[in-house]
Amino acid sequence: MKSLIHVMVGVIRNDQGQILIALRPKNRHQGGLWEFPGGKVEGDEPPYQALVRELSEELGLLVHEATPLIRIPYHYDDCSVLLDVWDVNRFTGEAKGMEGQEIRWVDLNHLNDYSFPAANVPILSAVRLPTQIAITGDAANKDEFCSKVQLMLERGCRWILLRDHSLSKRDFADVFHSVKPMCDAHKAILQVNTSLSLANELNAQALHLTESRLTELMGRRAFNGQWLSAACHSPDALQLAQSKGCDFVFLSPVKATATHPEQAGIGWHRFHQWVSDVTLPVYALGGVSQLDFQKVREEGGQGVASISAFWPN
Ligand SMILES: Nc1nc2c([nH]c(=O)n2[C@@H]2O[C@H](COP(=O)(O)OP(=O)(O)OP(=O)(O)O)[C@@H](O)[C@H]2O)c(=O)[nH]1
Ligand SMILES: [Mg+2]
Repeated sequence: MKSLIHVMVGVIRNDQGQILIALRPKNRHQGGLWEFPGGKVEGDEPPYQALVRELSEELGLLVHEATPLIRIPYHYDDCSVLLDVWDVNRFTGEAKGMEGQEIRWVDLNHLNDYSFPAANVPILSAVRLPTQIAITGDAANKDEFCSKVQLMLERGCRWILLRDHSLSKRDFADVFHSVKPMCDAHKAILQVNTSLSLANELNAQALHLTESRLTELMGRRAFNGQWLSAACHSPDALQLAQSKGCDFVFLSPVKATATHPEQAGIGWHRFHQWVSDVTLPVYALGGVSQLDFQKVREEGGQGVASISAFWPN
């Protein structure tokens, strides 16, 4: 395999939540397309230092704190890059195109109006996806279920994954229609873990597939909604999810859990290795909570997904 050029890339947000992008000069690799600012690591320069240097050289910004967001190995015909993308959490200075390049602050929901290099597709997902996904648990009845969802929303959950709890199709649709307006009121995404056909019938914005449903999936276009994810438990499943066009994945179980104590966790070492071979945002699931977020990011993941960490007792 060709060696990868290590490129540090910064996702910089202003107080209004807009993201900074820059136009690549016509005469450069991928010229005429928009980019997230950054550039190549020089020699044995530490990566974080390279990020700080590039954003200072290209934008005149001083970075004070950044966290890894996603790493994307990508092979163009003429070169291979490893885009090492970081969320810039704190910076000072006013961004300017120091090399004469055009720069723009863009609303998240307008990013799609711009053309980026092909390698950037997962970055465009990663910047929109949350750090936490709250998965629904059990409840004695529908009222109690809805109250628990309401409580999760009030506690700040903005992405809720509705499990089908072996409900009939009709009951699942009924729960979905009750919970959807509650999520809308909090501008939260409601994702469903159900069949492709029911998700399309419900007009769901986001669908999560079990590994067996992923195997049956014909392709990304079969789902009409905006977000498609899959449950993965092996490197093969991760590759399958990527090749079928999923937007992100859950990798589990990272740790052994109370519900499946007999199943050993993947562990952080393998989590890191397996995640390195895919370009998709990956959520850690299984025995993880908000407390693991920093670790997840260090190991190449997007965030944490959990029932027990979010579902009210
Ligand atoms: N900075 C940046 N580079 C990207 C992005 N996406 C992407 O494929 N690349 C590729 O990553 C490589 C390195 O980027 P670069 O041209 O910014 O490198 P640099 O600032 O060090 O410039 P230089 O080579 O003139 O010193 C290029 O091949 C570029 O096409 C992106 O979003 N931002
Ligand atoms: Mg650059």
